[in-house]
Amino acid sequence: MDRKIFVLTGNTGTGKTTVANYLNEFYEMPQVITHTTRPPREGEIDQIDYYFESPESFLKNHYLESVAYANFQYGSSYEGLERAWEKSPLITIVLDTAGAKTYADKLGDEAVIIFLTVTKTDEILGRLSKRGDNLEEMRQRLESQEYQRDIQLPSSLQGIAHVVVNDDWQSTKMAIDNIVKQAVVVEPEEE
Ligand SMILES: Nc1ncnc2c1ncn2[C@@H]1O[C@H](COP(=O)(O)OP(=O)(O)OP(=O)(O)O)[C@@H](O)[C@H]1O
Ligand SMILES: Nc1nc2c(ncn2[C@@H]2O[C@H](COP(=O)(O)O)[C@@H](O)[C@H]2O)c(=O)[nH]1
Repeated sequence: MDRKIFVLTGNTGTGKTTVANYLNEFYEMPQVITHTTRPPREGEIDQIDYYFESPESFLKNHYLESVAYANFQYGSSYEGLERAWEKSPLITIVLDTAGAKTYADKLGDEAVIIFLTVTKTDEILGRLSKRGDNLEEMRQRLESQEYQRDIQLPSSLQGIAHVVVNDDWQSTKMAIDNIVKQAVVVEPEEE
């Protein structure tokens, strides 16, 4: 089977992590763990949700790409990518749209880009609050330049990304199943 990385991208609260968890549970796709200088949210665990880094330790890794998002650093390391690919040819990663574009450019057809969005952006606030984000974090997020940028599919990803509107979870699962089916061609075994 050819290697593929399913890149979940889109705005904060649109469901990227939820879809990555679904792909992990139902398709056994490991998720690439990325690095961040953001402090852990309640319930997040180092080396499972992220490699949580200090500004100094963040600089010591070897990144395929890294970005600043809402005043913190985020980056996906070659080491993290290889660790996931050692487990399976089909893996996932959760990135902002700048990172997704870099993956599309650097990995070509190996990267399947999925842009998640919702019809009513004001629903995002409710979802983030339900997730337990604190008010100050939400305010900082929604005011960030990156949030404004990712409300719509950036032109750099048009014609590259599959767009999935995640208003209703059952429909989202069906859309994701179709994208996986389309992307994964199982070669017949040799006799
Ligand atoms: N279709 C849906 N309907 C209702 N709630 C949903 C749906 N999909 C995801 N959620 C909820 O929305 C919240 C945000 O989802 P999630 O953490 O997956 O978003 P995200 O895109 O990874 O956000 P971030 O970029 O901020 O980490 C979670 O509480 C999740 O359970
Ligand atoms: N380009 C990259 N984006 C990343 C990476 N790791 C996470 N992210 C994205 O950052 C924002 C904020 O994440 P949060 O966990 O603080 O809500 C979100 O869009 C993630 O998808 C990365 O290594 N590179």
